[in-house]
Amino acid sequence: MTDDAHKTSPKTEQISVPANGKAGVSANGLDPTEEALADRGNGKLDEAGPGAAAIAPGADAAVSGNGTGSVRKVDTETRTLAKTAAKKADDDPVGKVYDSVLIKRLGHYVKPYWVQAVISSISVMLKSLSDVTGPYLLKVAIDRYLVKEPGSELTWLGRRLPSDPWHGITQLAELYTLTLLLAYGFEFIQTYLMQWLGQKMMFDLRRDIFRHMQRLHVGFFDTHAVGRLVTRLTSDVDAINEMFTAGILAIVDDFVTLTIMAVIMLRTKWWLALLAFSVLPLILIVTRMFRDSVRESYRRVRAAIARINSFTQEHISGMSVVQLFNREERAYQDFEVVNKQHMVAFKDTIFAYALYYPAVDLLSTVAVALVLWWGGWSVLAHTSVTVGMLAMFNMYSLRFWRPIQDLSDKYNILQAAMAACERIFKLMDTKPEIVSPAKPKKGNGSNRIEFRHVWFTYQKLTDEQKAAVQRVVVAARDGATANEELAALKDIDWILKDVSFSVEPGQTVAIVGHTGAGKTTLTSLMMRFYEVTAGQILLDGVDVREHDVQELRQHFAVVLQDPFLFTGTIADNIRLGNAAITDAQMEQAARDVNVLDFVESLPNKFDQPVEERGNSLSTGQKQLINFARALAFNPRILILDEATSSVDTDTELRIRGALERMVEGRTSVLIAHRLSTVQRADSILVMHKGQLREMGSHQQLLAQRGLYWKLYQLQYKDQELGVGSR
Ligand SMILES: Nc1ncnc2c1ncn2[C@@H]1O[C@H](COP(=O)(O)OP(=O)(O)OP(=O)(O)O)[C@@H](O)[C@H]1O
Repeated sequence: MTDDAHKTSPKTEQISVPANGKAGVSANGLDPTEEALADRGNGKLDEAGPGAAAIAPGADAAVSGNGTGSVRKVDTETRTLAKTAAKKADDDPVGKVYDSVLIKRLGHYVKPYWVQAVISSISVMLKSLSDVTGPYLLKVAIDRYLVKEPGSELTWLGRRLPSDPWHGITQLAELYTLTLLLAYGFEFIQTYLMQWLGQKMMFDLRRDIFRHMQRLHVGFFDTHAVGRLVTRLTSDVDAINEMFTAGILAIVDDFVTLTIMAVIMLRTKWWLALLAFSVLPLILIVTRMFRDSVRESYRRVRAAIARINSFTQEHISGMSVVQLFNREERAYQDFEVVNKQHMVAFKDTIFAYALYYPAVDLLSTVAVALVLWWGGWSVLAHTSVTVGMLAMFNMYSLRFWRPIQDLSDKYNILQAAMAACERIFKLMDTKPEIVSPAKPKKGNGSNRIEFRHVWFTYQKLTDEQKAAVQRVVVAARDGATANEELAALKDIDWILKDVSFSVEPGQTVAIVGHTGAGKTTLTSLMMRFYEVTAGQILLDGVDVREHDVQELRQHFAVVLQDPFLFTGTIADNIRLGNAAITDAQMEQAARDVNVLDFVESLPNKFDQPVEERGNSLSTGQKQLINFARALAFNPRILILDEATSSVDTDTELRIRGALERMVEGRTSVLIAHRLSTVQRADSILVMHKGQLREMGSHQQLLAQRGLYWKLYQLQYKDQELGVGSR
């Protein structure tokens, strides 16, 4: 880096100086490090890079378009909001710059690449050494050959220097060039190896996080926002990478440079060195003030970016609703508030940087002036200070404070990385709540499902509450009622209450009931996506908790009301990576659900690309592909959860035949609101507020004149009205 490389034009200085003291502004006007910093700790979908790119210019535009009065109001509002947001940013445990436990765990990821890490560290030290030799060589050149100080030794590092000035200067110039080349070489080695190590480490870390997330129970994803989890894999991992590539080694570089310069200065002329260092206390005070202020505003920047991201994400996803209800202006105003929070926070950061860097520059100039003044006097007075020494001290005094400036900046990188580390390891420490038992049991292969006094709530219960509900189940098994316990458990939000039934092998059981009655929950429990709170669910005569989880789920295929497709092709979505499904089986499955015509009409047929979440297809088409997937997997148990609700009556009729073939001889569970689709089921379960209220065939239930009958009446009337109104 050249001496004035960190000085930039006022406009860019605000932006570029903060992060690393080096010139350079990213395309979006944010320093790359700053973008990365802002990215960390974000709440929702935090693609801070592009996010920030869109934000910075937008913020300015929003402000200029506003009246000044309201700007000030928004300013105060947003400042307060931003501060509160920053305090609430649970995802941003800012504090430590070094945590031995976290570093130790990170060490696990560096260990496989320790050779590269060691070579990098040695290179950085050698580079620092080469870097600081320049001013010393200048001193030698001046004192030995230009000014010819009396008594100047013509030796250097034990080697005799040539006495001829022309020859000597040339040799020193060669030496200087050599040190520059060495510095370049060492920097190359260090940069390349460290970046390589960083990428390897990020790869390993991301792989482990993803693998861990896949093992986590479904309930975990109910309570953790997708965006936050994505952040763990992206910007948090990046933050750690930055710590390795730009943080730690740069700190080593700074320390080594500082130490070597201090040693050379002290050894050359200790009192002149102390004179140069006399501004140190002031620089430390300024640095501390800067660090505290920037830490706080960075936190606010991160919180603000989180808000902008979640706001933008939500409004882009719901753009059609925004436009339909003409909410553009309102949404724009709301966006302006969050956008402003970001700008205000960032402005504070820039203010701190704008004050700090010139302040340190000013103090270092004071140091240089002191050295020049006192040292100059000494030269004139022909004391032991030489002109060469003065030149060297001058150069070192200017450079001496830059590592300190850099260190204060690296502090932010370390702090952000430690916060990211904490979040990542917190996620990695989350134990999957649903795991296979040590010795899984095999069932009898009958495909019989049985619910025995199942109680379930999504709430977390205390041990006491769990014991109480357990006693209720035991009493129920003995045909008794545990009234006391039941009274104690009445405030719990039960989703299923004492549900018992069985689905015999090959039978089709339909579950009906109002919205929120607990129908889907019943099927989720069968596949052990959640653990029953009390009671038992048996598959093939074995408690689902005693099955191997993967084997248990292999029994099932599910078609949901909300079909899900992955990015890939239609074939990928039917096979889901199962190579055992042949092309012929895939085609047959598509034919059976009457989606083959549609697939064949596509330009690439089964290889037709499917966009994210199947956005290029209609809901009905997606659902038919989901049907084909279920059929191609040839499951032993089939669950259809409102599976035909998104296809039109015509399509439903077309796949009804396929449905009948699908459920024939296969244990099937059918959830449906339209009672017309469940009439042929062997048994119909009527759920109401978490309880199984009625059970029987269509005719039996109608004869009972209970809940099912009422539902049937309602739908029957609806149909009549529908027909009448046409
Ligand atoms: N992951 C969850 N976390 C907390 N509560 C949930 C969760 N999933 C469902 N619930 C609640 O459990 C209750 C039953 O939901 P469930 O989806 O089983 O009902 P359903 O009968 O299938 O309804 P629908 O016919 O609308 O699909 C609802 O009150 C719902 O709010």
